[in-house]
Amino acid sequence: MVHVVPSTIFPRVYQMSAWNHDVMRFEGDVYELEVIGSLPTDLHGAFYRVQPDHAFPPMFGEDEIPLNGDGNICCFYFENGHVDFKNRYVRTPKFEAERAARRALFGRYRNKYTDDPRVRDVLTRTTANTHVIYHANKIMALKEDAPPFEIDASTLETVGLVNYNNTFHCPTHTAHPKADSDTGELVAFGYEAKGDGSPDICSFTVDKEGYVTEEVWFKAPWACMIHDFWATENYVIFPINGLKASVEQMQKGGEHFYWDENLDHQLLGVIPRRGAKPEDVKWFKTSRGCYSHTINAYEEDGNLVLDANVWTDCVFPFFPNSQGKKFHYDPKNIRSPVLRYRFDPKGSTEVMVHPQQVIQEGVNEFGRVDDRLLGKKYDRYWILTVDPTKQIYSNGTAAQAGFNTLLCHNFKTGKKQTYYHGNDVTFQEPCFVPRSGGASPEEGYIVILADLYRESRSQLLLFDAQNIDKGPIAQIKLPLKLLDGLHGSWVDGKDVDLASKGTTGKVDQ
Ligand SMILES: C=Cc1ccc(O)c(OC)c1
Ligand SMILES: [Fe+2]
Repeated sequence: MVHVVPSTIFPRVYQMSAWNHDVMRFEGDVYELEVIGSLPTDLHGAFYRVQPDHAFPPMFGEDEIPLNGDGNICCFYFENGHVDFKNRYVRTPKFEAERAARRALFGRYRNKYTDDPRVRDVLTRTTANTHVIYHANKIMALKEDAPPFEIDASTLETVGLVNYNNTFHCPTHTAHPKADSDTGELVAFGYEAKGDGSPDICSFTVDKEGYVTEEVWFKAPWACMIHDFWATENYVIFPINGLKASVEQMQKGGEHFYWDENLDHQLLGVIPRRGAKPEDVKWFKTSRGCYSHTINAYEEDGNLVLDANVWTDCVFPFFPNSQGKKFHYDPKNIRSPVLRYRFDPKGSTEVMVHPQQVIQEGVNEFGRVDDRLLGKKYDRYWILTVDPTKQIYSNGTAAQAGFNTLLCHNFKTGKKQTYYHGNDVTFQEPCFVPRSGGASPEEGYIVILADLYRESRSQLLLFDAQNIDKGPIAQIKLPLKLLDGLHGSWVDGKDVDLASKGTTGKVDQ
């Protein structure tokens, strides 16, 4: 008798963009990428980024959500005008167990109740799929449901879970920690910090040597997705939205989060960055919407200034609303203007905090700054925006145009620059690259991955950060397509060396 195994076929999972309709699952190296234009020879370092990329057909087929793909990291290493490329999956316990079984063993996004019983005892079920950062001699792959995974900077091999020299006590860790360029500290937090559905937040600081030095635990008014936050010199600020965690829903085999469409406000939780006690937290009310990513924050004249794009409805339509309905609104109607809040953290929480200013109308996401200015007054941010007047190559509607435009806003001059590459191109998150040799803040480059739909291939574009409207100064060709990822970081060459564990995969000189 012939023994038949089910064939490996991927379902058409709902994706935020058509670019991601097919999985890639690629691992490999490409040495000496082709470059159109010219690369500045003083550029020495690497651009790391991560994409969720399901390694196996998901257990729940078409009902799977894009946030649950396995973390697949790539690195573009720049030295002396050359670029080399590497791409590897993070070896999470989930990835290893599923590889061994040649099938999915873990169920829904952040829902352990849907896992195969044989993986009940794994250390973590995280996918490590959201961000890659550098801190204290380590490259770390992050997802907000677990501690970071350390990755070898040169080989992209997975080193193991990070515990900050045994000083880390929180089971979860944001994918968006904020580095303080003055102190070398990493300001971070974990939410659902006492288990799935718990409203507990652990706000903590890691010093420049990689030890947790500050830690305070407190409770939010409800448990929700706190995907990003702000940190200034003296404060940490948590955006609380209506994407609520529900253990009941999880236990029924459903999603981790639901969207509370009846909630008529959001909250900003403010707590001192140093020496805070749980009772120090203050909750300020803000208007209806859905917080996702922040851009930057600083203190000015005793006020907090908080910048972020804020969605007008649930940012992730694949999470059900309180009636269990998914895709509960018309995507054509959603916007995410860039807002600026300005308020006194010592002020009353009785009055609602309204945005002081709408900085940018429309649909905007993935705003980044020169990371050395995180928490400090800054002049420029770079963000993706949708130009709905541009039709897309595949005959799509304006609503499907995607992030076809890169925008840079200079607050000091009030000027905005934009760059549009063509009707078959969408962009991924921009990343600022400092120029070496004592250049001032915001002097440098922007790297941005372009999705070339017509060629089904990716291209890394490099801009002069202050003149993006002049177009890319170099275009680095990839012979393959990278899925729409989330976040990435530029890491200076000497830090790449510090975060490499030995074997070097770099170009021999
Ligand atoms: C806002 C993005 C976002 C939020 C939560 C996630 O688990 C995630 O995984 C890729 C991404
Ligand atoms: Fe994010």
